[in-house]
Amino acid sequence: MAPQLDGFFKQVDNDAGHYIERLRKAVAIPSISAEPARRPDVVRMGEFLADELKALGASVELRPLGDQPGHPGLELPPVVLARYGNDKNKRTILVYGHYDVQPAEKSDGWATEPFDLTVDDKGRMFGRGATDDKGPVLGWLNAIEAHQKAGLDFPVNLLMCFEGMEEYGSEGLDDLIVAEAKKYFADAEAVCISDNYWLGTEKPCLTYGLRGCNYYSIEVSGPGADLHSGVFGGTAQEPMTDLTRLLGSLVDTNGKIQIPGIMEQVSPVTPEEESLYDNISFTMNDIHESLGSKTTIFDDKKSTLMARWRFPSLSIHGIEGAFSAPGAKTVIPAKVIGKFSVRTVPNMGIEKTNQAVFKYIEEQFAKLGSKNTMKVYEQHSGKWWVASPKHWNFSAAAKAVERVWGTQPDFTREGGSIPVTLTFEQATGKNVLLLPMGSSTDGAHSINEKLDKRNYVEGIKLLGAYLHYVAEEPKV
Ligand SMILES: C[C@H](N)C(=O)N[C@@H](Cc1c[nH]cn1)C(=O)O
Ligand SMILES: [Zn+2]
Ligand SMILES: [Zn+2]
Repeated sequence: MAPQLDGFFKQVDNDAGHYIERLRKAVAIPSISAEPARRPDVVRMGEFLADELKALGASVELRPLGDQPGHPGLELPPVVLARYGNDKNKRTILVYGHYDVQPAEKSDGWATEPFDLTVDDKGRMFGRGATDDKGPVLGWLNAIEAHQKAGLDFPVNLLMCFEGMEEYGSEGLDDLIVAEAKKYFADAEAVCISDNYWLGTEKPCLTYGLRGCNYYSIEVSGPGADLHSGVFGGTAQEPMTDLTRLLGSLVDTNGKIQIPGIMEQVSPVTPEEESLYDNISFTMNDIHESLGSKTTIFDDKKSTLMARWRFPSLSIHGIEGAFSAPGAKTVIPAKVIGKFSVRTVPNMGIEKTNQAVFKYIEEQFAKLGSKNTMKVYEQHSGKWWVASPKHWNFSAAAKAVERVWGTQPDFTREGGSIPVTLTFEQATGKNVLLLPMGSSTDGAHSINEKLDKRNYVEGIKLLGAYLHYVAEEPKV
């Protein structure tokens, strides 16, 4: 089956160094979507991708999305839409990925410069975006190029949609997907997204579910300017005191969300679901390795996987305006903004969750009896998604995993979020598959994010092999 794969694999092995150089160029562009000052870099990254795709012979469009909501005059980065191949006798597959990244500063604790791809003697390629999601996005381009260089026919028509705002809730993309579902994406017969991670370091997986994410800010202000704590301490009501008490009321040490109206929305565990967890190749050692410590809430595999995949969680991310430098500054910050998010699961609603969060925080603030001013609002949100893996899209991917990695994949859900996944499914009416490239120790969103050279090179083979097996799936 898929007789051309040996030639394709050989070409990928030959050109591994070239693919790493392509990733190096991409990582060097600090395309941080959360920082408005970096917007020109995000745009430059979109243009870099468009140029690379054009050089490969794809037809490419850079679609503007207008201004970012709440930021008049700040344009959203363009969506890169591309098509490679237009043969009516071939299947058409739509792939999605993102070219923006999370913020990163060397001073956060990186061992190397985050935007300078650094390959160590174990083949670990360190750099912001290496695994999330520049490596996988370039994987599709590398697969096209390898076919060209090996003189092989590309097995499918490939539609591509690469965005630059995924790490900020994919603002603006839902509307484009809906508008293009019956136009640019009309031929798509299935969707594939490579933007998540294996559960461990050795066993590949195919993913059929994601949690959603509602992201919030709590703003507390009082004094007209930052104050001297010797002069004003004990006389002024301090915004930071109020904010930390509010943040401290949201969740307990064991992750139990304290907000009424959240857990009540969660769909009950069915006996069928209970039996799924035993067969997943995952141990507490895997999570201890990727966590870098043994500080897990649960001590068993099933509770840990359930907490990650099918229950909501609440995480506190940071405080804007607070003193955070080393040393000891005796300041009373005048205005502080706490950031937290709730990962959502079936059957939680975005609006219902917002209302529960707002009500609870307003009640908690009223209880403080503070004269300060408090505002709580949603920054962005993304929906959860759970699909059926019983589809030819998943069967083709499973064959590709077996061919490339010599083992059968696990079928997993993911604790992270990819906001447009459900939109692709609903707008196109097609099956969506998540086909990860990176492993559990990659440290996406963390310091020292990396992608192993092995996962990158075999991952390029995996994406290409998936397209070959898709082409062999009978049309029903
Ligand atoms: C799983 C994916 N690679 C990812 O990292 N997604 C982000 C998306 C996001 C950011 N804000 C809200 N959603 C994530 O899960 O944090
Ligand atoms: Zn991602
Ligand atoms: Zn991410």
